[in-house]
Amino acid sequence: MDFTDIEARGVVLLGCGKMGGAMLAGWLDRGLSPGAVHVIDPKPSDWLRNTGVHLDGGLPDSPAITLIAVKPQMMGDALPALQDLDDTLYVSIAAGTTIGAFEAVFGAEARIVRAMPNTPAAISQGITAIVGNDAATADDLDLADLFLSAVGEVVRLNDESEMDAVTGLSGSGPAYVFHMIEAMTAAGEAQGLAPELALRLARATVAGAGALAMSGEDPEQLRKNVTSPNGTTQAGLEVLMEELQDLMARTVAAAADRSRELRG
Ligand SMILES: NC(=O)C1=CN([C@@H]2O[C@H](COP(=O)(O)OP(=O)(O)OC[C@H]3O[C@@H](n4cnc5c(N)ncnc54)[C@H](OP(=O)(O)O)[C@@H]3O)[C@@H](O)[C@H]2O)C=CC1
Ligand SMILES: O=C(O)[C@@H]1CCC=N1
Repeated sequence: MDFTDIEARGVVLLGCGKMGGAMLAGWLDRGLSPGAVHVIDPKPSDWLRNTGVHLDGGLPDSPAITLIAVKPQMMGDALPALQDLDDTLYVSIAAGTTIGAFEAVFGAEARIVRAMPNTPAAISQGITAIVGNDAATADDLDLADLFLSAVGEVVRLNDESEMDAVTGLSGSGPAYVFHMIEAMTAAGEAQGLAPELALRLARATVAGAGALAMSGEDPEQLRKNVTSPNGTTQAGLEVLMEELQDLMARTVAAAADRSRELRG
């Protein structure tokens, strides 16, 4: 991607924890200069200090993008650090915190994009959903799209109300998959495999199946390709399919409900 305008005007990152750090890692990996990035974080990690980004508190007057990556509960303490910025595109990745909440702080004329990424952004394999406020122009959405697509796919939402479901599905989703690896590993161990071997098999299976799923083939067909009539997979799926659909529906609903609660 072409970071020219972003390099020239700079980027401010408010909060550099797990998600902000994952995205920053992706951008630096894709060629963004550390010197263009200004991070505000009370306790910078050793990794962050070693990146060479600005940590001195001095901010550009009109950064191209100001990414807000603090916890929703920390917003009140954190946002005042941005009060002197002018002519910037605010991009918030905070779960639950609405565009309206940011307009109340920055003004309705402020250009705001609400985004929901996920941690595979750290290896440029994330997916981020975005939606802008009324003040955000088509160019602003294109800029946010361009910047975020450096760390994975970007999808545009028709309405902010979709963001809670997105958060419950793809924002939180990597954790469900990692837990699936944990569960498959434990199940392999229960069948007598050594822990390291079970983990290796489970991790590679999920990664390989994920990569195959990205080929574009229908997941149902991919499942059928593994399932020999009256074979081992059929026996396994008869157990899994009885529970998983309902379990996943309840899982995503609980996460989406929590996102709604975080609106306050
Ligand atoms: N983790 C994920 O997978 C995803 C997270 N998000 C969203 O990203 C945001 C951050 O989440 P996550 O990275 O997991 O949380 P973290 O706690 O890991 O990161 C938040 C960072 O902000 C710092 N911070 C706290 N107070 C301030 C302040 N006043 N000014 C600047 N920085 C501050 C924290 O420092 P300290 O630790 O010292 O308090 C921490 O480094 C949340 O809003 C979350 O909803 C969105 C999608 C996915
Ligand atoms: O757990 C959370 O609240 C954040 C939002 C999506 C993923 N992590």
